[in-house]
Amino acid sequence: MTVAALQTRDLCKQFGALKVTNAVSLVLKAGGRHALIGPNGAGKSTLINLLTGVLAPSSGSILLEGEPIDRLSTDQRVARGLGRTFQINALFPHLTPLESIMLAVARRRGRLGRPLQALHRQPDTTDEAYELARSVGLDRDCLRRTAELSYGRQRLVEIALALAGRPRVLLLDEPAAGVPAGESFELMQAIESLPDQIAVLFIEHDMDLVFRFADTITVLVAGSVFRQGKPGEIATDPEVRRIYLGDDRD
Ligand SMILES: Nc1ncnc2c1ncn2[C@@H]1O[C@H](COP(=O)(O)OP(=O)(O)OP(=O)(O)O)[C@@H](O)[C@H]1O
Repeated sequence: MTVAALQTRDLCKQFGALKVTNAVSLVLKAGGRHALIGPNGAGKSTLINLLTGVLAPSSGSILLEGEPIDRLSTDQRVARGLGRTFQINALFPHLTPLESIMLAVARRRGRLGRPLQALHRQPDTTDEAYELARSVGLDRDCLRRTAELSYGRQRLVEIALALAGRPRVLLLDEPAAGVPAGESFELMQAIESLPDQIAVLFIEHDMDLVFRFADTITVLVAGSVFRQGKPGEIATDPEVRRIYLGDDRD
């Protein structure tokens, strides 16, 4: 049996008396494209924060490729292969995507602190950065200022930055939030076509994108896993439709 890329066992988080994550046991398969959905306040962001180490669980465990990571810091988890993007756009607007990605590559290699000009003279850094940009479809925007790019393409830069850490698991917190409909499809296509060696867990509110791009869906309700299954199973589950999607959805 193949080891899960990422797994939680009975993961719990309480803020005072409020149980925000309630015995969540979730399995992200190797190479999976797994969506985490649920109504506002269901605990999706909290779960991502527990996985990345921003929050400490009240109880339960988290395994990355079979190894417990609960006691590791956020940076240690990144070094073990757990990458993430954030809901908030935190890019350097004056740099080009290539330069930002070069900095991320340099950071992974322990070369952070060198001036950009020095990185430009390192073919291994520039080549890797260009290849990462190309892998998410940013090749033609590589040398423009990031501020000039559309919002959807800026989100692609964020994904490329996360990829620079060579993650085997990528956590995406609402990758398409705020991205116009015309661009969100392209964005999700780039995520879908990431190499199979990278498993992706993403939070997304847009159900069209979820059902188009996820191979597995976990429905979180009030901090607990309400259902987990393939898109077809989730779409036709009467309870999910009643509680989350609304009865009248096609
Ligand atoms: N630091 C905190 N202290 C107290 N309560 C918190 C804290 N962080 C989150 N919560 C509460 O936990 C619950 C889950 O919040 P969370 O942001 O994880 O939900 P979500 O599913 O991501 O929601 P949304 O879809 O609106 O982003 C909410 O009731 C929220 O108010």
